[in-house]
Amino acid sequence: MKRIVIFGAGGHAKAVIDAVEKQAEYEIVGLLDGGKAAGTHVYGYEVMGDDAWLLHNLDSIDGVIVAIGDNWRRSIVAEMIGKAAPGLPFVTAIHPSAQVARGARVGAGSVLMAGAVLGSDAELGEHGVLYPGSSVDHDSRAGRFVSLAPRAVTGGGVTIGDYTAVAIGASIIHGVAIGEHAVIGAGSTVIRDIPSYTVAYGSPAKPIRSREKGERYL
Ligand SMILES: CC(=O)SCCNC(=O)CCNC(=O)[C@H](O)C(C)(C)COP(=O)(O)OP(=O)(O)OC[C@H]1O[C@@H](n2cnc3c(N)ncnc32)[C@H](O)[C@@H]1OP(=O)(O)O
Repeated sequence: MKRIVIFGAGGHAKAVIDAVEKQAEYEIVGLLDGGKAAGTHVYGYEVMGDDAWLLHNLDSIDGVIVAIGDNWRRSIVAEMIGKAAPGLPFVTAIHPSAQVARGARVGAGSVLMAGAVLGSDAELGEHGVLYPGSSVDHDSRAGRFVSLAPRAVTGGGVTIGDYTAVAIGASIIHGVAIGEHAVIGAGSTVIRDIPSYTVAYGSPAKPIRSREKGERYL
């Protein structure tokens, strides 16, 4: 079994651990998190250190997955790892109850949690997260570092730009395009295109305000 480390040791990491364990393709060697004391444990996995551990132990692992819920923060860590350890693969975690349809593509480093669906010929870019029960339907394109929170769903042919977060329970009708770095608020119904760098919510969802790259939304 391939040996991986999980970067992150918070609540999101616990959900990623669940998907990795049930997928049963990788052995989790341990966790890395600069914000937690080395030696503490999450579900029996030791927090071994931070990125310095990774650089000193590259020979002993086969892959890594970044388990940080915030899309922008996940991207910063993924890019740091990509530069420091260019050959180290980012692996995907796909819970056995998730569904990946014919022709669908899951980008490296992405996670599909319990009951998530990636529809026919749909695409989830690198380091995306489909939370439990979320769905990206046929022919849709979700970019890099995109997340769909629990029960967030799209119709077919939807486009979601890089770093955009679709919050819990939001619905996006078929054919809509959402830009980059946008946040679609909890419970929204999106029926028209939403520009990049915009927080939008409501039913129907309307742009409420602009947002900066990396602004917190969780
Ligand atoms: C496993 C997991 O936990 S995954 C993560 C799950 N959590 C989520 O997905 C939630 C993500 N967050 C959201 O969706 C939030 O609604 C955001 C980020 C879009 C908006 O948050 P903020 O900008 O902080 O809005 P704030 O809380 O200040 O509210 C401002 C106003 O907008 C309203 N509002 C905020 N969000 C929404 C929404 N989704 N729908 C309708 N109205 C909303 C508030 O009621 C408030 O109205 P008021 O001024 O009349 O009182």
